[in-house]
Amino acid sequence: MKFTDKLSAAWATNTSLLCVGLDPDVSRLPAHVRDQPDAIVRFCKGIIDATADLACAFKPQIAYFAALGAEAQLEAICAYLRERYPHIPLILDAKRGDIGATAHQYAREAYERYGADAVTINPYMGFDSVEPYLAWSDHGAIILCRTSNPGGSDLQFLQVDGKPLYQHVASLVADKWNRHGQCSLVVGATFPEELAQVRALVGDMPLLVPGVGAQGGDIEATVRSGKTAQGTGMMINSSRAILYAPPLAGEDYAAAARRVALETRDAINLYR
Ligand SMILES: O=C(O)c1cc(=O)[nH]c(=O)n1[C@@H]1O[C@H](COP(=O)(O)O)[C@@H](O)[C@H]1O
Repeated sequence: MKFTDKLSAAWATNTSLLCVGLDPDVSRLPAHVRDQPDAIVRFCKGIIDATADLACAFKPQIAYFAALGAEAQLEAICAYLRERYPHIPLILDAKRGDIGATAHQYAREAYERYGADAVTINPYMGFDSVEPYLAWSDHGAIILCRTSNPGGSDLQFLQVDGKPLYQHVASLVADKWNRHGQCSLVVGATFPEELAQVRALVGDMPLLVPGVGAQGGDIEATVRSGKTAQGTGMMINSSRAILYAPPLAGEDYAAAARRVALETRDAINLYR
């Protein structure tokens, strides 16, 4: 199934625009999990099982695995997601960007090794660095546009021909690069005004919107700025606020994650 169709189905099935980010920082795992040999897999499976009916996508961040040489654990988690929750899109967050020949290998890594439905891509090197991903026409190419971090303004906000660079990226992707209808853009929840600008430029294109939760993005402003006329169009990501939600009395980490994911999903739905 095409990434965009799978995403549309997941928005509807789970009544959710929430993307649950899987950023497993071993130093923050509960002690009883951290001591296990397969700690990262256990922890992530616990989060996935607790939130799968609340999420429109899962997004593992590759750095948390690669830094530890734990790619086998990422493979196991991706296999688990594909087997148990095949209806929920799996986004590999890798923010790749390189010359075409190398990009082809990164695309194989994301779509074949990890079996991801979509991957995040840095557009800084231009179209030939993105084109290899588009050859997998059923898969999603999620391109950085207006990132959530403060330093995103250093380059993305530079005025080029009378408008900020991120708007050029949005138009370029929407008008030229999105040949097979598989492209999405990343726009941070920390910049709702720019999110509205991007939405106006790209029609109903899906947007990956990180920055609610730990980065403090405002949910109401995010949804009002980024939703489509159908009240969808976004994968609003939260990672740390869900993964490391402090358990209340009687809760384990997975129950705490579920509680925060439910609150976040429902808060998003209030403004759709
Ligand atoms: O591509 C991303 O996912 C991404 C883009 C961006 O502009 N900002 C951003 O925070 N992210 C990722 O989204 C996640 C945000 O995590 P939390 O701040 O813990 O919710 C991390 O995995 C980031 O790498």
